[in-house]
Amino acid sequence: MIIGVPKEIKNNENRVGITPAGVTAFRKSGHEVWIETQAGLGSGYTDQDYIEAGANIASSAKEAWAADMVIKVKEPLPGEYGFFREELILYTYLHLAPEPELTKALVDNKVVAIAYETIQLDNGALPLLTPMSEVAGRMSVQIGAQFLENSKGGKGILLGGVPGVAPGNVVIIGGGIVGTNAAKMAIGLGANVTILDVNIDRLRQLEDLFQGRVKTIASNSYNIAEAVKEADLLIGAVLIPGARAPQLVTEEMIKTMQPGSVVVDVAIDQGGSIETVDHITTHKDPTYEKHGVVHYAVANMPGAVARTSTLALTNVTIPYGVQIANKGYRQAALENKALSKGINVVNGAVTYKAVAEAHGYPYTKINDMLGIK
Ligand SMILES: NC(=O)C1=CN([C@@H]2O[C@H](COP(=O)(O)OP(=O)(O)OC[C@H]3O[C@@H](n4cnc5c(N)ncnc54)[C@H](O)[C@@H]3O)[C@@H](O)[C@H]2O)C=CC1
Ligand SMILES: CC(=O)C(=O)O
Repeated sequence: MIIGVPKEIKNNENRVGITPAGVTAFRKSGHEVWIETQAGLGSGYTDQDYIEAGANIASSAKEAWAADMVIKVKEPLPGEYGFFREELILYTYLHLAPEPELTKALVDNKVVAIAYETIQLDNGALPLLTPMSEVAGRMSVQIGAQFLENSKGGKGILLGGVPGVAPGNVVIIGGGIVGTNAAKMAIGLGANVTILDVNIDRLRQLEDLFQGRVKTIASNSYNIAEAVKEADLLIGAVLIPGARAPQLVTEEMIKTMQPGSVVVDVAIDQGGSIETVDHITTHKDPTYEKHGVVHYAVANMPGAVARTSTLALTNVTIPYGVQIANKGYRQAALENKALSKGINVVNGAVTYKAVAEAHGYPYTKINDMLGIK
């Protein structure tokens, strides 16, 4: 199979879909890899590094997109929709629930769209989302701490406090991978940490994990309102796999926060969980202010620490990618149930229920498309 890897074009997206080690893995199985020139530079890989691993350098995006399977990091932007065509395998983050136009372009062009974020193991884990959630969770506190500084529009709070001065309050809604990693960082800084989740078993695990260093609260609108009022840094970290994020924090709740407090809505890639987060921000222009509160809503946070993120991401994406290349997507999905859950669109049908529901498409079971009874 011919594998194509275009350069990412989202604002300050420095990650790349393959490393030289990934090229070696595909080459060992007899596949050809074409990577767009300079695609790896933001992650510290030169064209020469890829050539030495056995890749060919594509001189344009068009050349990279001409492959049988395109491996990317972020969802395609409108400028890339023109490369879609029937039977093209697109293997990347897609986040289709909040993206009606991208969904339509994939359906209309009969692309085989495999989303990293919905590949799911039987135990519910999302192995291709986890490493980026680890990165974004850790970053959310680092970023929040920075925007709490006066010069960045914040209220001038040091999250850890100092002897004689109380620490700041970090409130995290969603105690999954992002939430847990945010809590680790916030605890490390010495902040007061509160985590809310609807899954009480998860809260039990967190209480054990953090040995009393976090306050765990059941997530409901009353408890969220009470916690938000006290938050210096509020982190949105909820997920219902594949679906648009539930909006849990209302504008009225945000109005109760003190001026100069900070909101980091990590769940923005699934549409956001906070009512006042009404648009996606970029690494170039990451925040805006509403009701005196600093809002940060960058949908590709790990792109700012691209070396770490590219390595962490490709560690998990390449093994599935090699299965797809070796067997073809149908056979690979037949043999690997987790992978079959990643197929969101195939042959003009929407095969992920939450995406079909989000945009009013009929839902076709992936098993029907694969011919499994
Ligand atoms: N902005 C960015 O650059 C990035 C964003 N993300 C996003 O962060 C979000 C969280 O991802 P993960 O932590 O990996 O998901 P996860 O599935 O590990 O955790 C989500 C948690 O939300 C909880 N939850 C669901 N409904 C809730 C509610 N009503 N109230 C409170 N908690 C609720 C679940 O029980 C679960 O514990 C996802 O949207 C993911 O795509 C991940 C990486 C980068
Ligand atoms: C999860 C995701 O969309 C990202 O890492 O950018």
